[in-house]
Amino acid sequence: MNLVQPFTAAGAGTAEPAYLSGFGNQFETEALPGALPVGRNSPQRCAYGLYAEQLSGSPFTAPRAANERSWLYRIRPTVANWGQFRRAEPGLWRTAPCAEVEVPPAPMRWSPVPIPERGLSFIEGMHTVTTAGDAGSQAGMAAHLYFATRSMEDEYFYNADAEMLLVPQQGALRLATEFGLIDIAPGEIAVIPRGVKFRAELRGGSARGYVCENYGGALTLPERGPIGANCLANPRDFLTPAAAYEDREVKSLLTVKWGGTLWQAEIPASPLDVVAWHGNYAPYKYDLRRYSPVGPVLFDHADPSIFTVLTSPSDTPGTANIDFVIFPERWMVAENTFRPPWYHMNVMSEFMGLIYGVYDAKTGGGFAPGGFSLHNTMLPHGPDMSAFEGASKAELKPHKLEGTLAFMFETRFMQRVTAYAAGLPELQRDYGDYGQALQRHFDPSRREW
Ligand SMILES: O=C(O)Cc1cc(O)ccc1O
Ligand SMILES: [Fe+2]
Repeated sequence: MNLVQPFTAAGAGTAEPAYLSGFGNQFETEALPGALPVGRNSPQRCAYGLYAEQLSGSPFTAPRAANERSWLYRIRPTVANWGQFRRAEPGLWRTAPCAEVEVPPAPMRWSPVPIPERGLSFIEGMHTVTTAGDAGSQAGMAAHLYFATRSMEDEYFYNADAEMLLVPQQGALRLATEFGLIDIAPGEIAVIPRGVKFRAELRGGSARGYVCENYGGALTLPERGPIGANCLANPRDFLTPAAAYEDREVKSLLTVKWGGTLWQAEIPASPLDVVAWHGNYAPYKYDLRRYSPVGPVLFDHADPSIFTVLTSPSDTPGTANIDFVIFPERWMVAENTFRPPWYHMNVMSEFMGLIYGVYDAKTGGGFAPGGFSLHNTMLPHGPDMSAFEGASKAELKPHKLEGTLAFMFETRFMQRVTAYAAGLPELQRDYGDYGQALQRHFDPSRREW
């Protein structure tokens, strides 16, 4: 199906994205009629003089449900659009294992970090906050802030170490990828699989957000168990770009993140030269406001896993390499219930960010949109004093949490804080004390209070 005009030779911004709906489908899309071979992947001569190239996101032999690959029909195979790579300046991008600083066991929280003034592309503006696991063993993740103050021009990137989950918090981005165009803005996410080349452009002002680099199994939809076939993130709301290509014979810079190092080479042309593709390994976007939350309708506060959007499984069933969880707008209706999150300690480690609004466990200020927190493995945390006192005394009529969107990158691995994050002036050095503000209410002579 030809849904989109190819971008012109002028490149950026000349075409609007078009999308194919569904999660993990076997998609097929072509920007020129007949560019996709019919009934075979690798004809003797591809239409229009294109080259066929397979991009394998899983081992060839992965079970069917986890087997991911796409066939790309492109002007030049990647091997022809290649150069001599030299180590590039890593900036503040770090990869696990990365033991730069030791921090004591305490909850940590940061105020929003302002977008720097200087020119930073999406890649140059990657600032690592935590790393976990070991990228070389394909286990774990990193949590980053990104800042972008300029569009990438004749600059492209791919990540061999990780799949990238982008969570914009401020400013819109256009991701011009080998597979087609994706526009995202705050409230939406995008996932770029390992090995997919792209360029990030600003769509308006400067941009800020969060990135989860997933070193492990590809993000997928969680099982819904007794919930059944609907709700949570519905597959049809995931959007993958229709094929769109540019034919730009212009010297370009390709940055590759490979083995924890950034490498750069000059390449002869734009790598966004895929005229048609088919397969199930492709980037996608999702509007988090389409998430249909399911939760307690009578009493108690359920585990946050009910709000899982995407999960990266590990080899141990039920023990995620990463769960991407959101706390969206929803009605709170539970009777005789302390409605915000409970106090707890968790074997999984929790990195949280706030896209907009107020998070119901932290109503006392301090967790601001653009900010972030880390409640690491087996460290105690829970509602702050304001949230506890408010929710303990609130009249329990139906109440809507409105205009709010928080998220969590939760991983089985302990997260290590980078030197950058530990040294930020936005680190709230007294955050570890918030629990001490909780008042004592115990009175053995008063059962009801
Ligand atoms: O710590 C947090 O705020 C995240 C969280 C939310 C929730 O509703 C239950 C448990 C949990 O860890
Ligand atoms: Fe938690």
